[in-house]
Amino acid sequence: MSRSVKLVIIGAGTAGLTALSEARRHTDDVVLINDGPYGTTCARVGCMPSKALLEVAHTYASRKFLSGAGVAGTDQMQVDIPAVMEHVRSLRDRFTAGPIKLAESLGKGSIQGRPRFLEPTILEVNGERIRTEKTIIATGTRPIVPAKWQAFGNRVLTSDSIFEKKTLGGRGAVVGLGPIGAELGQAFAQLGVTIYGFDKTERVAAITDPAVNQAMLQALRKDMDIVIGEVDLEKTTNGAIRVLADGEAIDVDWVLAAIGRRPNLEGLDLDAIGVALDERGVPEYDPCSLQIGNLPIYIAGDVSGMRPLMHEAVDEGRIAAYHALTGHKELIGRRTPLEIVFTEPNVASAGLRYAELDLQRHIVATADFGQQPRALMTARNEGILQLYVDSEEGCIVGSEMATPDAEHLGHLLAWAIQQRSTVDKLLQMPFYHPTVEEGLRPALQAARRQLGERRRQPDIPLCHEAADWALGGD
Ligand SMILES: Cc1cc2nc3c(=O)[nH]c(=O)nc-3n(C[C@H](O)[C@H](O)[C@H](O)COP(=O)(O)OP(=O)(O)OC[C@H]3O[C@@H](n4cnc5c(N)ncnc54)[C@H](O)[C@@H]3O)c2cc1C
Ligand SMILES: NC(=O)c1ccc[n+]([C@@H]2O[C@H](COP(=O)([O-])OP(=O)(O)OC[C@H]3O[C@@H](n4cnc5c(N)ncnc54)[C@H](O)[C@@H]3O)[C@@H](O)[C@H]2O)c1
Repeated sequence: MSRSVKLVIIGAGTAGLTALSEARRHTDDVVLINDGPYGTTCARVGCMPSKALLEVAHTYASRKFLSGAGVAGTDQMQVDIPAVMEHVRSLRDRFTAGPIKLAESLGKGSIQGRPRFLEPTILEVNGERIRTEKTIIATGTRPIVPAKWQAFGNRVLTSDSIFEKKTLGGRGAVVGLGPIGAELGQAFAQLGVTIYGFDKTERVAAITDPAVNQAMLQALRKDMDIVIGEVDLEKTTNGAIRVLADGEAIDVDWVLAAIGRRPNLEGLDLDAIGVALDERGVPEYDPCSLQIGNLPIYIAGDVSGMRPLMHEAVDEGRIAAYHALTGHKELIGRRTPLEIVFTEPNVASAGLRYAELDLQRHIVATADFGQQPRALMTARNEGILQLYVDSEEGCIVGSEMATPDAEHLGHLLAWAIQQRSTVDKLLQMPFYHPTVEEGLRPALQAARRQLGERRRQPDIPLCHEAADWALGGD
């Protein structure tokens, strides 16, 4: 069996499906090949079930605030973990329905199987040869589980398996406190499961700003014990798993391995396309066009390792399909980086991260949310926001924060950065009272002080005539 097509997309995840929708502007001659479950990582085992779980956990955790604010009866609330997991799965099924239906709607244009390259323009899948003008690799990533840990069977969980659990034993260890470990660890801890968090470094939730990291570590420690050290697992005589780190030994019923993800590239036979691979086994590609070398092959989404987030996978799917099918070489700009971790407080970064700053040129201004009025009203008054400003141009270049509603503050700042807003311009924007957004103002004002500016006009957008009149001009 064989066929010839214009475009093959490998992977029916977010990047693959958006590549498909972009490709359809140009052609219907596309084949989508997927190995593994349909529905996308984001909807099936990623963004969506994790946020559905966190929503329940955060809302349940707010009972402590209610009981301190005069609402009786909150101590009688009980968590039914099997029912919570069922709730998460039923929402998950709603979110996966669309992507599954889309892949099914392709008929013969959709193949389930793992393809391999025979040549840069010839793939083989399920014994069928497909000659293709262009290919997009959008195969995503999967959780890393060290070989030794696999001996513990299904008691070492990952984000791929945890949402399938009907229930969870009373004591769990979350190893790795990056975005996945911080979110899921806090969610289960807030739902009453005893969680021990482990990371080999003090850095949590992918934060690079040391002050923000300290604030977040302190917040996470309210929900779980955290041990910093390289982790080893051992069997105990009573069937528990012993987690060893930093001289501590803690026995648990299950472990969530959240120590990072690796690209799904095995079996594609990339050797056959003759391209250099990096240390993660990812082919070298042009970060603008996403083209691999000079080959008619493109790479998009998490597998590239460039920006492993859902909205970036969407953009990369579109960029890859656009370049593959138009042959245009013009550059497509990328959006301002924005990342949000949905812990409480939320963690967010927009634009440059602290680790990317040039501290000779960039200044750092802080807003502390410990006394922020709106945050105080909801007993969520913790965390800080660090604003990074270019000292020569006065524009905001980045921010990292662990604050209440950083989900929204992160968006505001990402939009301001992409618009190249200055500190002065942002201070002229309306701030409603009392809101969490007002918490940005102290950072902006501190930045202005550090810039050495003394503004003689009020922070309102004066129109020139009125300003001239007000200042005694003609
Ligand atoms: C727990 C968790 C929480 C997350 N939360 C967020 C969040 O809140 N916000 C956010 O922006 N991002 C989040 N992410 C990241 C987000 O899910 C990913 O960035 C996004 O799903 C990547 O899409 P993708 O298309 O690159 O990969 P995927 O959606 O993984 O698609 C890859 C597809 O390729 C298939 N495949 C794999 N190997 C092969 C092969 N050899 N041949 C053919 N097909 C293959 C797979 O079965 C899959 O269908 C989260 C991730 C996880 C795990
Ligand atoms: N809200 C979100 O946007 C969101 C949520 C979850 C995941 N994600 C995406 O998923 C990606 C993967 O997240 P992740 O948290 O799995 O990976 P990660 O690489 O960001 O974090 C892994 C953590 O595990 C630690 N670690 C590694 N090996 C260890 C060991 N042997 N012992 C102890 N600790 C160890 C690392 O120090 C690190 O803190 C992220 O980069 C992000 O793009 C995003």
